[in-house]
Amino acid sequence: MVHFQAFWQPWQHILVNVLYALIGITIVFAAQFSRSRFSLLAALWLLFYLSFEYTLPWSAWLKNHKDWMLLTGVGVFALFSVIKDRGLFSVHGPGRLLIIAMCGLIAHVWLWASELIIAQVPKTDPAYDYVQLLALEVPVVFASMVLLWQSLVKANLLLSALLVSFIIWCVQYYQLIALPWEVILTVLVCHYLLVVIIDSYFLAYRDELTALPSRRALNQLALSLGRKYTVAMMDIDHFKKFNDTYGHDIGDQVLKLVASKLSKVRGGGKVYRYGGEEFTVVFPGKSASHAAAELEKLRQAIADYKMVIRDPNRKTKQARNGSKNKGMKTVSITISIGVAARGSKQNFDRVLKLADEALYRAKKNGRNNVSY
Ligand SMILES: Nc1nc2c(ncn2[C@@H]2O[C@H](COP(=O)(O)OP(=O)(O)OP(=O)(O)O)[C@@H](O)[C@H]2O)c(=O)[nH]1
Repeated sequence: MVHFQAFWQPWQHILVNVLYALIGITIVFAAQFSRSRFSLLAALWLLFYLSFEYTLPWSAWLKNHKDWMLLTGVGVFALFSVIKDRGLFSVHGPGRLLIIAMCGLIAHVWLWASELIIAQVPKTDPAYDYVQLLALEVPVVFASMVLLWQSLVKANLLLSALLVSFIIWCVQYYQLIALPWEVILTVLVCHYLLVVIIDSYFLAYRDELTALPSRRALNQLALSLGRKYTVAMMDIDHFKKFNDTYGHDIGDQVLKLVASKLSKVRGGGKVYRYGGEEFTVVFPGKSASHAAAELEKLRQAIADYKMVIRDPNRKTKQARNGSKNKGMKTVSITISIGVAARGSKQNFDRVLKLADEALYRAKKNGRNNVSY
């Protein structure tokens, strides 16, 4: 550990400048991309670093209250894993600052109360060692469970960055590693920046509901297509009626289901959510007949699937609780598909339009079919 310290010493002054620059960039960048939690975390890390590097009015107090700092930190990480990102410069901004202040206050009250409880237990009592854990270990374990649970449920990069920050915060408190804060914070802030960049990329190029590539990604693909390709436009049949009957949430479930079935396309097809209940599949380098065979399999797979949903006509709560399948019903979903292969001198927009016209014919032909 001492070896690490000595190794980093000559680099420290350069790292400090890099760190300030990185924190500044992260604060602005994360705020710009509505990732306010990372703006706030970067700002908190800066405040923390400056408090120990310089003699600020509260520096001495902080040095004598490391337990309070640990608890406030774990509280902030745990709460940030639960709340959503909201605009920093909106009405939610002050709310986020209030949450941080609340963590500090709760940490203070917790430490005070646990001290009182611990004082009640005599040192000779066999429970004494366990009661000692109340002050720090119990809230730290609780916060780690919240973070782990959120990471498992939400499974996204932002949560992983929060989890890493939390682990480093605890590991440093218990002095399990002895790297200088400049090194740790540089790595952490780089991690935040990377997460915000990757997340923004997915936000721009992935459809949030279905997780399929979005229309913007389709436009990107169009730029790299060669002379030969086939495009299919597809649309869920009678989707408006479906939404009206079962509600928008079930409609969203249908969109996800159709997206997951479409994403299994073979034959080199690439699937995109075009918008609403429309999807596009592009087959680079493939003919219409090759694509049609794969599309027919998709159409059939979706038509054959029986989706179990809540029956909107279910009556009482008792009826719902009566049996497992009461209040449930199965429905079938169908899609119509229009296919067009690129002809000579046609650009992507033209081929897309032809596929859309073919889709219109598929609808006119009674839906649930593939038309050219
Ligand atoms: N649940 C949900 N509904 C959506 C979404 N995007 C679009 N819709 C709905 O999709 C429906 C599209 O309906 P229409 O374009 O009239 O077509 P349709 O009912 O599918 O009829 P046909 O295409 O003629 O078979 C509208 O009711 C939209 O509100 C979405 O993201 N989620």
